[in-house]
Amino acid sequence: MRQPAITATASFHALESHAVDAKHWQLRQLFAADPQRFPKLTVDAAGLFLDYSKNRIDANTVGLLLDLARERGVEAQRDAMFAGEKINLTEHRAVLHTALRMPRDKALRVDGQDVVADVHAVLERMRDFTDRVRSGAWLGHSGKPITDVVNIGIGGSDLGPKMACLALRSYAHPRLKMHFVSNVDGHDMDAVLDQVDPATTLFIVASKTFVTAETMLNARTARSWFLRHAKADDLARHFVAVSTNTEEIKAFGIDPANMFPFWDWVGGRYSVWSSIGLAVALSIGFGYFTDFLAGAHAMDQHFLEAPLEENMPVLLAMVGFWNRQFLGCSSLSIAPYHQDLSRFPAYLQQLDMESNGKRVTKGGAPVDVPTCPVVWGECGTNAQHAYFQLLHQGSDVTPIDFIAALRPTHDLPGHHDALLANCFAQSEAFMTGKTGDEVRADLQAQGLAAAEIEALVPHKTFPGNRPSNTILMDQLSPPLLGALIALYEHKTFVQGVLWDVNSFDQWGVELGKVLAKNIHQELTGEIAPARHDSSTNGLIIMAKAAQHL
Ligand SMILES: O=P(O)(O)OC[C@H]1O[C@](O)(CO)[C@@H](O)[C@@H]1O
Repeated sequence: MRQPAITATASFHALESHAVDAKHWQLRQLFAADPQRFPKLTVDAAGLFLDYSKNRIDANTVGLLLDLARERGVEAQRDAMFAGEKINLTEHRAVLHTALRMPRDKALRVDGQDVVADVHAVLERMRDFTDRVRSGAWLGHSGKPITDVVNIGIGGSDLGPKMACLALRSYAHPRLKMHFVSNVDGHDMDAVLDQVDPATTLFIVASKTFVTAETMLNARTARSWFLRHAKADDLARHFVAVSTNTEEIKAFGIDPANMFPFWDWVGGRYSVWSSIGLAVALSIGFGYFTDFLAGAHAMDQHFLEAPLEENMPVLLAMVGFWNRQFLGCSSLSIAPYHQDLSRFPAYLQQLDMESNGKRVTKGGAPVDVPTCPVVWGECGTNAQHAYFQLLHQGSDVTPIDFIAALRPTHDLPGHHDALLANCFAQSEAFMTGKTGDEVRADLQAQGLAAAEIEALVPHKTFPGNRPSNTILMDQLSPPLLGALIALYEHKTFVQGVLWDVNSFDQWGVELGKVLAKNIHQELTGEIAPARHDSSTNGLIIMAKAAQHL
């Protein structure tokens, strides 16, 4: 159904009127005015806790935001996605990553096919394979068990498995070392090949399309390296493939028995739940992989069933929309206070920005408001000693999502309290800031002279009033990681509905791919250099000259 422009809706107008005053509200005053603010602006779901009280909103703002969600049809579009309707309009595809984590006893028919049965058939094959590798029953060509797994993939075929393997390293098999090669830069592959033994290494070639240039070049390099140490007949013990493209896998020479399929209704950035998660299942074992899926399913059920007022993905999305639209925040920083979530910001970059980094509606008209903010971040406390200065005192207001576990998965004394103290202190500091008078009082107490105090006050003042969310979980575990990822998937979906963009295509990455192919042929001399602009021509000439040095 064609949506009106968001700015033409009654609920958007109501929010605009509300924002005239609300965007100037001070968080300190909002907390002082309402002792119940924390219980009112927090929510639990699927083992996660979201505190969104440190945003420049009140219950009235939330009500108006939810009116907008309703007017944009979030509930109907959510139901359409879960039902397998072809909501990815530009590619005529259903969007069913949620089916990848549905229990076996459910059924969902798409084009007459029960996709849940298909999913569980592949999961069974993954169970069998991962059990054999982990137990040592699957042997390399010289009869030794596998010790190293190299996942070759890029984008969603890399970020999800890599992020999840790191996040769940406490659950990892002690014999299996996981490696990830994504970049077409040979230094990436070189660094990994330096560390592994061809007799005990398993390569997973992970690519939805099985034509992605970087992955195919890396896969060919890995195969050539392997064949320098072993025979062609040995490939079957060391190369497996994960893809929707059976023909290309066969053409590459991978044994059909070593293929783990998935389906075109799984987007690359939503694919860690599919056989693209094979590296995760190898690392943590199939039982924990099932728990990971179950955690995501619990968040799916919450998203489907909870009223919007208590719906965590909807609330996270609407607060993000408020900050983007009415506070003018053009970026969102992700701060996991958990070292094992070090790749989570990178994972969210693809999830959010490849999904909603769009400027036209599903109908092809320009979106008349700003869309997806830039998503970036780094683990706390490291981030505090790098760029938090700008977040505290820079000229832009950047909302932050703090993510932490209440209990660690290590037993080193003293660390976890220090970590959580920093996490909570930062969100407090971003909110309260420090006024000129407070700075003055501090400096007077230290006995500084009046002139020196006045010179220092502007530098030591913090504006505060900077919005943040805090997401807490008990321990970082397979089900809670699953729930956390699904939370952000659904948040992304809801914002895409508000902006009326297709969150499930990614045409923006195509142009660079085509131009790179042309320039590659010019660099390697296969075709004469084309007439580019003087900058591009100059760079090509420099690179060609360097190759002849
Ligand atoms: O899994 P594939 O088909 O190799 O694609 C890798 C990545 O490339 C993209 O298509 C972008 O180029 C992503 O959406 C995807 O996750």
